[in-house]
Amino acid sequence: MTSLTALRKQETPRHTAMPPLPATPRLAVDGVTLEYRTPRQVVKATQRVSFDVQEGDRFVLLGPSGCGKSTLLKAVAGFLSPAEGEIRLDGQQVVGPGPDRLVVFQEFDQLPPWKTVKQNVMFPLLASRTLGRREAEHRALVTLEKVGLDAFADAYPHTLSGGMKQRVAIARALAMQPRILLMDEPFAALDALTRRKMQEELLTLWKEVGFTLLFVTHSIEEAQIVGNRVLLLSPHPGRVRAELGCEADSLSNLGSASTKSRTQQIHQLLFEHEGRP
Ligand SMILES: Nc1ncnc2c1ncn2[C@@H]1O[C@H](COP(=O)(O)OP(=O)(O)OP(=O)(O)O)[C@@H](O)[C@H]1O
Repeated sequence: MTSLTALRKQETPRHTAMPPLPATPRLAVDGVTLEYRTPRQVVKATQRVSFDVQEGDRFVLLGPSGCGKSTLLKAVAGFLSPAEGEIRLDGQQVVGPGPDRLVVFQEFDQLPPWKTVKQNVMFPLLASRTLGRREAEHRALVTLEKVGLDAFADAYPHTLSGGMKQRVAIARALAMQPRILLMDEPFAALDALTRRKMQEELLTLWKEVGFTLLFVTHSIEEAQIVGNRVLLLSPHPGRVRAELGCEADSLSNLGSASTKSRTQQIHQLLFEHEGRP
């Protein structure tokens, strides 16, 4: 029989105990294989990919072109059903698109220029019949205040800076009160300086507002800057190579030895199986 003393010895000391993870993650991707079926062939985009995203995570999918990152995001958004495995949001199986998962696309040029900032934020609320006009207007103004753009509610997108447009695009998604925000290479087409500014903006907004983010990129540096957790995927078809914590690799730490060594580690994990030097 196990003695009380022996049991006590097995207990984790209080001061080193980790906070328990919530029983149900915000997003669970469980053994997911994704395929495209064309009349001539079946293209396997991912193979048995599993990961969990907790509330408040900035979770990044990182991998080479064609490894299935965008396809995974589409599946989480509900536009594609797994050939194998399951995707769950707060424990509920994802079976189609929904306002609880919104995708923010590249460059934020999705803002119709003929609508004011407020009208842009109201649009999905009205189009999805989530709210009536008065409530939608109220929700839009509250959300714009949260992202620091209430003074620009009646401005048109072309009068805003790139960073402000990003805030509007995110505000538009946040106004729908999504359970997770999905971003697919949002900064890929931008020049290096603008891209850095946008990454800063995104992190500032995350700190100010707090949301759960699933972010796709093929830039190692961007993954380290944006993510607190990074999932590395193998080349086509995407399989999980590793998951890393990158909370310490903030913008202010970019040149540090620890960040450089993690970059090196990611590089090796991504490419070590390709016979590269
Ligand atoms: N509509 C489609 N029909 C058939 N195959 C597709 C389709 N869309 C993507 N694929 C294939 O699925 C695989 C994964 O594509 P996906 O776009 O998800 O990769 P990715 O990692 O996001 O790449 P990138 O970083 O270049 O955007 C690729 O081999 C691609 O050719």
